[in-house]
Amino acid sequence: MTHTHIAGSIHADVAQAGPQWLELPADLNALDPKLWPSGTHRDEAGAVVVGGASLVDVAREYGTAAYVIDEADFRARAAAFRESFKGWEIYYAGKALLTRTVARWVAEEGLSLDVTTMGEMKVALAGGMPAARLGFHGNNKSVEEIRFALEQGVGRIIVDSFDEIDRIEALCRELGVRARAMVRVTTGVEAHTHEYIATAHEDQKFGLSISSGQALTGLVRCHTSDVIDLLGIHSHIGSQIFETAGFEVAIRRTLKLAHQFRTATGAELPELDLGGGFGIAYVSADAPMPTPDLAAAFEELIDHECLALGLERPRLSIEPGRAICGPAGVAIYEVGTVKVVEVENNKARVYVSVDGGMSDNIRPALYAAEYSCVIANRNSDAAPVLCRVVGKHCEGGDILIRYVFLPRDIAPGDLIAVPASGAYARAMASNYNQVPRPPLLGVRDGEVTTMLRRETLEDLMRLDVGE
Ligand SMILES: Cc1ncc(COP(=O)(O)O)c(C=O)c1O
Ligand SMILES: N[C@@H](CCCC[NH3+])C(=O)O
Repeated sequence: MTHTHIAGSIHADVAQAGPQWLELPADLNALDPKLWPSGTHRDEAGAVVVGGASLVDVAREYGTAAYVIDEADFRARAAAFRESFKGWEIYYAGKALLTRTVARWVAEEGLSLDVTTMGEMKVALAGGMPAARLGFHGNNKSVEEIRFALEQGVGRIIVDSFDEIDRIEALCRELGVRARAMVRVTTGVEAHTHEYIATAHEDQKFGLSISSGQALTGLVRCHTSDVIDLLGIHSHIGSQIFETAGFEVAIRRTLKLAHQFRTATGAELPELDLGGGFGIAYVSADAPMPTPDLAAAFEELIDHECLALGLERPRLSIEPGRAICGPAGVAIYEVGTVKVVEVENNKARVYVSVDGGMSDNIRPALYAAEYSCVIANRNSDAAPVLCRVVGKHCEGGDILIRYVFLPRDIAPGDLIAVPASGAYARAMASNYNQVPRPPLLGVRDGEVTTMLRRETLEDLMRLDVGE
């Protein structure tokens, strides 16, 4: 048998069995609305259009690999949280994607912002987000970071350890200021997600554990501190979660802890933050919960538990990141090679190489995350073939999309677009293999603006100051 790719069409007996969840799309040109920014469509020539901008034009002008983010879609998702979780404070989790422009959109949509480092604080402030609307996270905040946060007057510091409480108290005394604090607790919830992004089981680095008693001790320490104003409890159980069960356990356990705190001190805790983690669709088989349904489920349980425990309903907040920026982003790559590789039982696998990979999206390599993609520059009537989309890096694990059906005539020079790429892709990008990081382009009503310009080799060489 010959396994070849001749004149733009794959002639081989190709392995067609993907995982169970992988559906064979009825139309390979179709754009599943669940995966793409709202309004994404193809123009008459077949080019994918996001936020009114043709990805063919974007690629021509800005090159590939590139990330686009649809401003209207981002804002609509932020607004959906604001409107569904009425009266709650919504902290957009900046770690998912943060630039000055993103911080401005978040501020304009009336959301607050969760930041984790000096860098994120600086970008947020530069984007016009008031310090009072920042929540400062992190399990190992440096003295410089805490000092800066206190000097700027950040809205709240989410305390993660006893060492940090010592540091905050010392800095408050030195600066003559008070700190507003939440205590991050470990609820012991085993969230249904990848091990590396579950954060509430006992054996991990974040928070003070409820079951060991450390959480209550931390709360009482902050409450009795002469320089800390204790706001309440913070819980974040993990990321890319579809089921509400884990959140429900976290709500029960944090409110029970608030009750224990009242018994111990006689004081009510005014706030409760339930963190982020709301899953999005990366492939058509994913079924995230609509934001209003999520809000209704949370509201009902919190009211029920507060009533049962005789607690005042606290002020509530959440920290969605991925659910706001993830579906608004699309990655664009150009296909460089199409290789048909013999695998087993005389079958072949089609490897489609693109001009990016694990340096701009580490998620598949790090969490075995699944994605999908389409040819973005044209329609095709060719039959489907199961492909593996890989990057250009020197790693066998540099796989962007492990299984996806693409048209058999996929060929070098085609563009592919990967939906649901707004969160934790460009934000986690590296320079592995000395590859400059791709640009982040805002699209709105057909206008394209550069939010992060493409990194250049000169940028990289500037850091290399050795002889
Ligand atoms: C404390 C905290 N809040 C919020 C988030 C945002 O999570 P997501 O992007 O899954 O909503 C994270 C990341 O998982 C986090 O660590
Ligand atoms: N970076 C992770 C999520 C963890 C985020 C922050 N706590 C992801 O890409 O899924």
